[in-house]
Amino acid sequence: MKVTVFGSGYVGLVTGACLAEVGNDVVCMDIDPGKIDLLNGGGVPIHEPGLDVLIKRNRAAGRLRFTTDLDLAVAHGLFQFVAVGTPPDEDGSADLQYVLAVARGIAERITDYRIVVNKSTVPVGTADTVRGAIQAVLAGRQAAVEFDVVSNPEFLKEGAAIEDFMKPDRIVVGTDNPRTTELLRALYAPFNRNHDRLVCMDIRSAELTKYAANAMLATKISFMNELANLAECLGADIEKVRVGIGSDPRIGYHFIYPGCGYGGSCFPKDVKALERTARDVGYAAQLLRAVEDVNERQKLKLYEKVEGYFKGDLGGKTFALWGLAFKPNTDDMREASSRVLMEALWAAGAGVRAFDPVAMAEAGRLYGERADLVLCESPEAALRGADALIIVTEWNMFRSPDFDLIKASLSHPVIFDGRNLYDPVRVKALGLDYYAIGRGDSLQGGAA
Ligand SMILES: NC(=O)C1=CN([C@@H]2O[C@H](COP(=O)(O)OP(=O)(O)OC[C@H]3O[C@@H](n4cnc5c(N)ncnc54)[C@H](O)[C@@H]3O)[C@@H](O)[C@H]2O)C=CC1
Ligand SMILES: O=C(O)[C@H]1O[C@H](OP(=O)(O)OP(=O)(O)OC[C@H]2O[C@@H](n3ccc(=O)[nH]c3=O)[C@H](O)[C@@H]2O)[C@H](O)[C@@H](O)[C@@H]1O
Repeated sequence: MKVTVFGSGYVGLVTGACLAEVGNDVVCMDIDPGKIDLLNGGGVPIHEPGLDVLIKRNRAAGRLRFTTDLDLAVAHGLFQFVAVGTPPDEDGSADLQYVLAVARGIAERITDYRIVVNKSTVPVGTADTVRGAIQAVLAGRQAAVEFDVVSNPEFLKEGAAIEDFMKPDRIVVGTDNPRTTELLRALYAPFNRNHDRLVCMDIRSAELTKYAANAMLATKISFMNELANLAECLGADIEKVRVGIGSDPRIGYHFIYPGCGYGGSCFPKDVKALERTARDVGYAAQLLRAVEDVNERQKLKLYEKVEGYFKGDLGGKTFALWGLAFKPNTDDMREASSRVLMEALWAAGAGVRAFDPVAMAEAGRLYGERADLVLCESPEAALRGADALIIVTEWNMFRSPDFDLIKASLSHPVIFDGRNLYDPVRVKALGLDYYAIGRGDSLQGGAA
């Protein structure tokens, strides 16, 4: 089948590459010529495991093309997937300018039936807005062209995006036209062989389903972080509590890891946008507000521990920082906890020696050259000349470090662990101070 995907970011590239992989003829369109040139030159603009191989194979087979040409994009696909960004506006609501620009671009060019499939995360009612925008342009053109607008939210996780797309838990399709359901069922058939994963519903429910999923996951994390903070006050260990509650299948082990806050381009943005949607319809979504507040506070947790340990005297200190990305297996630093931490350390006059296996270039792009940030070539190099070690992202390579080397490298033998990677008893037995999240540690003692 012929497919066009607008937006060659995390979702657009994965969608395009995976649909090409199962035999479709895919054109990916983006307005960023730099991105398209890179892709046409064999590069991949993001770090996503397995994506480079998929793109290479399908480009070589002629099933996957990249373009900035809107005419070509609209002429190509029966399915016109919209996978452009929906960043938060100043008031927290989702900014629909990119989605609507695509809709208008399609409307200005279509000559026969198209299905506009919205994969971007958009507020309830957006499909109606998109339909209205297309109709207005068609009316201006005095063109009577048939089209449908479908909601098909995406649930992939960065770092595991190919696997998530290829083996989805569910494929949510929101439509008001049974014909489009059948066409989408056919398109998704290769991902739907084991059992029927298509969950069909009306458009508004599909749009809300996406926010409900992200808000529920964010709620689980904030709940655990709240409990972790309470555990700290009470001298309990949240990791024991996590296992204790996760064993109840009604609760489950997934997404109950406490830490230094959730980041990424989606949870923070989507929780805010849903709360804003609620406010717009006169409903005060108290739980959503609390989820976000707890997370913002949690992102400062490591800083507070460091500040407490050094009794507020951070000026001139240097901190080794392991992990910059908002989670492992991605170079994405959007809303990353590392950013909140680094910016707080800098404001207090401290410097950072940072290492991340893949997000170094992104950190360089975000912060440029500055005296208080040294991007180091290895975790060990980051330790050199540092006062203490802070861990923000749970990359596998940080899970079993050389603790003797850490101890020997730091002027203060202390680890602040935002992801609870180590056994506190073992680390302390090796002569290191260890402060994690919700593990009964306290700030008594502090820097000598
Ligand atoms: N990143 C993720 O893991 C997930 C993201 N989503 C949602 O998917 C949407 C896209 O997210 P990402 O892929 O992360 O965004 P992104 O920022 O990585 O990529 C968006 C792309 O759209 C392009 N673009 C903007 N206007 C355009 C236009 N008029 N025509 C063609 N291309 C245009 C941009 O140049 C950019 O390359 C968002 O609504 C997001 O909430 C949903 C599930 C997962
Ligand atoms: O809409 C989206 O964009 C996507 O948002 C999340 O995916 P993603 O942001 O890529 O990453 P997650 O694995 O969900 O992690 C998000 C954040 O939560 C944190 N987290 C996750 C799990 C946990 O138990 N504890 C915790 O603090 C991670 O460290 C990370 O900062 C959802 O998991 C996807 O289903 C969804 O499609």
